[in-house]
Amino acid sequence: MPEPGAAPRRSPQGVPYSDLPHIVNADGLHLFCRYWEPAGQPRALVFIAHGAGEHCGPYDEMAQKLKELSLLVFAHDHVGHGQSEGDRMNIKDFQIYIRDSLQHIDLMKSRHPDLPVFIVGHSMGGAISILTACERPGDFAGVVLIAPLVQMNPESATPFKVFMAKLLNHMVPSLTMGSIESKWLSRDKRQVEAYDADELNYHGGMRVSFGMQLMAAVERMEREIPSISWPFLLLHGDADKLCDIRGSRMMHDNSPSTDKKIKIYEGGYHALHHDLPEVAESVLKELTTWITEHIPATTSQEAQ
Ligand SMILES: O=C1N[C@]2(CO1)C[C@H](C(=O)N1CCC(COc3ccc(F)cc3Cl)CC1)C2
Repeated sequence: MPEPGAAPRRSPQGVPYSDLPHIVNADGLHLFCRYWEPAGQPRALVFIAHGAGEHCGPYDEMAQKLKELSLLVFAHDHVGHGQSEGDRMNIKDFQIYIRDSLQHIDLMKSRHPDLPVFIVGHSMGGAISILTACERPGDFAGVVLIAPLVQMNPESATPFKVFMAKLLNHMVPSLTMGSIESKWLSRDKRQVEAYDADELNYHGGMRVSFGMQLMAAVERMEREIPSISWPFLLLHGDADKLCDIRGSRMMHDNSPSTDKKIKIYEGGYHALHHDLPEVAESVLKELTTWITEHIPATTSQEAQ
């Protein structure tokens, strides 16, 4: 409980967290949450992990579709993102994103102990999803990855740039590198404009220290992939300039999972769920179909 008479904790936008759905993470930071709860009995839980610099609001359309299928969808803005507390798009340890995701997942599992749990992750949220599932390999019925960050783009992360980033991280970790180029997010100009206009997105430069955390996450995934045995669906555009498709191909080819699928969208840009309408529609269809096909039959159904 807050100290009596203490000023209420407010979101970066100035809204008291007492007026917002939120959880408080292990470091005492307030994370803004969204929930999409079906009217009737939910069939499964779906956690959505957003990417770097964005927030969970743009996943509303996807979550509504899943809610219509009687799935209970939940998400939060990661530390330093959107309406959550924390230094904008910065983290001292990538593991914090995974720890907070597991905290939220465990909270929802305690409320619905008999439901299967899925994760849907995009880009950096894909890396969070992969490493979260790796920490609890038996806990998830499936993981859907939309253009996940698995490997760095070799054009943007040349050995020289990686060396310089590591050097600069020791000297000026708060130095900013380039920002995320929104033109590579989608071929749909309206989606790019919406991203650029969204004040809950972080439009500043990426700190060297944050880039180092992303690189550390990439190195962790490289070590984990040979032991991934849980079911997953990979969706990736082959014109993605932000997260190289080779990472998804490597994960699909090198994980021992016997239930894995990769779908490549020719010409697809990074944010496939916000790419051209026909692509976005296909992505929604693919992920909703895959999730519903991966909901275990309930004992009552098995009894029939
Ligand atoms: O719709 C969406 N998608 C979003 C935004 O809005 C894209 C963004 C997202 O998560 N990434 C795109 C950028 C990428 C940069 O990667 C690095 C940069 C420096 C470095 F040193 C090492 C790495 Cl790995 C990380 C993943 C989420």
